[in-house]
Amino acid sequence: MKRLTFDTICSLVMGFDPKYLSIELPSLPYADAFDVIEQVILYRHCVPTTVWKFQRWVGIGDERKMREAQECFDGFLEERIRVKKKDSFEKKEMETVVDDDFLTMILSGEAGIDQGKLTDGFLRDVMFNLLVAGRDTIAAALSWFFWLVAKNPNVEEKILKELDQVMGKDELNKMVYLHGAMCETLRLYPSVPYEHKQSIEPDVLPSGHAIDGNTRILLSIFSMGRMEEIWGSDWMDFKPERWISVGSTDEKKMVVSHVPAYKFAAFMAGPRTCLGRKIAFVQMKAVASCVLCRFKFEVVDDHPVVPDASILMFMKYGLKVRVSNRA
Ligand code: HEM
Repeated sequence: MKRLTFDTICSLVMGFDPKYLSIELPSLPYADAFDVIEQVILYRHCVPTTVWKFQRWVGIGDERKMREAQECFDGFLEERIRVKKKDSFEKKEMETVVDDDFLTMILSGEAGIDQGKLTDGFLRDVMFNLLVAGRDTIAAALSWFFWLVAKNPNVEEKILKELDQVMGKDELNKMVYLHGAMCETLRLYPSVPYEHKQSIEPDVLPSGHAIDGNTRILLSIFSMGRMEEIWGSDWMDFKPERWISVGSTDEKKMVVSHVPAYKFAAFMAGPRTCLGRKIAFVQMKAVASCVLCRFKFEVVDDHPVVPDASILMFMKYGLKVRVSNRA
């Protein structure tokens, strides 16, 4: 799954397909480096700041691995930026179609970012941020989705029925039940299971609690998705119907219900809400519909499926399935 989402996010962000999912499953040093960087970011959340900063200063332990991985990944990004700048310039000169990835949009001014800010370092950091935000979140959500669907044949049947009915024009928007199944997956297994925020000055929270400046607050999105007072007594059920209601103009038409972001916090809420939410649904629905139409998954008996303790909600032992062609 990580190979697939590495290819899709690189294509979306930089217009470059690393072909990490090609049939020979290549080993790419910059993709390995990306994994190392993410692991060390997690490590920095687990040890006191003074410890990892000291390790970074001396150049030992995980921080040494981080420096090497960062050099490798920065090199990859800098090369992609250089190639893209050259390509965009040549295409503009020849008045040919310019690509529609994020990097091209930023370089062409379409993204509305002040052109004076576009140093190579700025571009590299923006690219890195988008790659981190968009790769593992989708990979983790899809793994849980396929597991939940395999464990709930009644849901699988309804998704297949919907796919059969809506395949054709504007199909992703019409996949209301599949959308509900994705939301339900993220309610039970949010890719970002908890959020860490820190106040910069004394404040009063909406709950009425007064907090000092510099207070750290951990918000468990995972727990919020499983609270009876928020989701009702059937909170433990995988129930896409929870997200669907009848249309206001046409009673026969089912639509995705509006659920406030402060209730369903998988993408967070407020000014720093996820910027990739719509892209994430398009990608997840496209992958799920293509795969489910063609293949059936059976979870291998006795394979433990449990969440890993991490900043991202991965499966600790991965997902083992038996795959068969749908007749
Ligand atoms: C299932 C998929 C995804 C989930 C569950 C998810 C979740 C989140 C969450 C919880 C945050 C808030 C982080 C914080 O406040 O610290 C966030 C921020 C963000 N996400 Fe996503 N995300 C997903 C996919 C994506 C994709 C595909 C992209 C881009 C291609 C993306 C781009 C971003 C960006 C740029 C931010 C930072 C927004 C800001 O700080 O202003 N996300 N995401």
